[in-house]
Amino acid sequence: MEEGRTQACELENEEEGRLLEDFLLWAASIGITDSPPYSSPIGCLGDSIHLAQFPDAGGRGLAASRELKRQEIVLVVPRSALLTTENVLLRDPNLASFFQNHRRHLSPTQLLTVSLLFQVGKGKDSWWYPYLIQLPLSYDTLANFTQFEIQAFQVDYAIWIAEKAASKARVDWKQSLVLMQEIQLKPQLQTFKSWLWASSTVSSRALHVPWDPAGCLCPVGDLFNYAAPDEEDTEDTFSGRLTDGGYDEAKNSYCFYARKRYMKGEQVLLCYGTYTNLELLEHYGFLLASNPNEKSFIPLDPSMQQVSHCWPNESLYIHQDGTPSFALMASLRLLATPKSFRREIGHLVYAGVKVSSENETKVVKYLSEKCREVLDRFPTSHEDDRRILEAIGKILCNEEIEELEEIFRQSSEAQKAMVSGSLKARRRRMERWKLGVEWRANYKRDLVECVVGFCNGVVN
Ligand SMILES: C[S@@+](CC[C@H](N)C(=O)[O-])C[C@H]1O[C@@H](n2cnc3c(N)ncnc32)[C@H](O)[C@@H]1O
Repeated sequence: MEEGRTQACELENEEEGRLLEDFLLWAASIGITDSPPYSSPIGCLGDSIHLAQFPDAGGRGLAASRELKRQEIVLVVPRSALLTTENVLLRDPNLASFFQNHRRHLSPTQLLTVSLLFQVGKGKDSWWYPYLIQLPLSYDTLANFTQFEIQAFQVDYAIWIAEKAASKARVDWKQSLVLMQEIQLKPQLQTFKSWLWASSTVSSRALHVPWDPAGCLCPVGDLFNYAAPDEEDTEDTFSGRLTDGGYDEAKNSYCFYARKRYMKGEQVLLCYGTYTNLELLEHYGFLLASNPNEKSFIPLDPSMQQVSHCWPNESLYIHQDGTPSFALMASLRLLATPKSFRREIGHLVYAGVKVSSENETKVVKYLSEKCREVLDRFPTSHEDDRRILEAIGKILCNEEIEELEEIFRQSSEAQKAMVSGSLKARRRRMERWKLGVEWRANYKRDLVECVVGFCNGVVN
């Protein structure tokens, strides 16, 4: 049985390797190149970057083939290669009138999703076939989570966002059905399952272009995995200089640059934007163990509204290291001040300065009590979640689902993850469940840090 499984995996890998080889040859033939201005004769990569596996940082990705200098151009993808609604309609002009009739009530993203499904329906006749055939078969973006997987988040606002993502996908699909019927998509491509695949492809792979808010699917360019922006990137954004990727009108191409100096073999990463972990999960189906842009929100008392009106709710959160955001701290300092003195001490609060030791003690007490209240309400503790993650990790790594199922028999949550379906289906469910548990464990870690780290530090 073990031997059979290994052989099947090898065959799968061989097949995948062949598809990727064909894809890179096709990419070179249409002018995609990592050695501008010349196109390599044996595939589009190898001079600056090459395909590689990064099991702990995005799986399939792109590695530096040599030392790369910061801001060096590493990949060029001509506009004609991009899978955009515009290019799909250029290649199939008979679709244009159908699309035109729906432009007012379908979003650009819905139109791009239908364009992608249309190309899939063409099979080998699609100009983008070598690109389409190597796309992932399934995704872990929030819209793909089942009710069971959504419950793994435990935190109300995360559950709400995940449920909203799932229901939005369904609404988008229903709205697009008429267009899909009009262009005579094959029935299996009109299903919600196909829609989820196509809309997840667009959500997790589309890159920004100036002429279409839906963006573009960029062959080869969408193989870059993600790194969060750092401070240097912010400086560059202000100066208006390209940092690691963007559409270049002058070159009529999507261009990618090394955002920093890379050593040979290192993974070359792209910043898709500034995202919290929940946003990364929603749009891309992964999260970062250490995310400098993470925000943990806790339910605050209605009385906070009297003082927090200067700051939007999204600015009242706890950072990954347990420190409250500037706005949360300022609101709490105001709240801890008697109403009649609030105007008088306003200048201190807005400057981010302590009002008094007594005020600071009240703030810390309030915050640590709130965090404890939230933590106490969860059915599992941060330590429980760590243990669950360790066990899920073992299962996914060792491919020993059957043997390790026993570990979970006592937990009703875990039992549901294992109940039915093929090994592959259970594995996917496990992977999504793991993402939910990982997210909630990080959330609890931030609140625990706030209680033990920030709060103790301020009081002492
Ligand atoms: C634009 S694609 C990047 C290429 C992708 N790895 C592939 O094999 O096609 C974006 C997807 O890659 C994965 N990914 C990207 N960056 C990641 C990271 N830092 N950690 C984990 N997964 C990542 C996620 O599945 C995401 O939806």
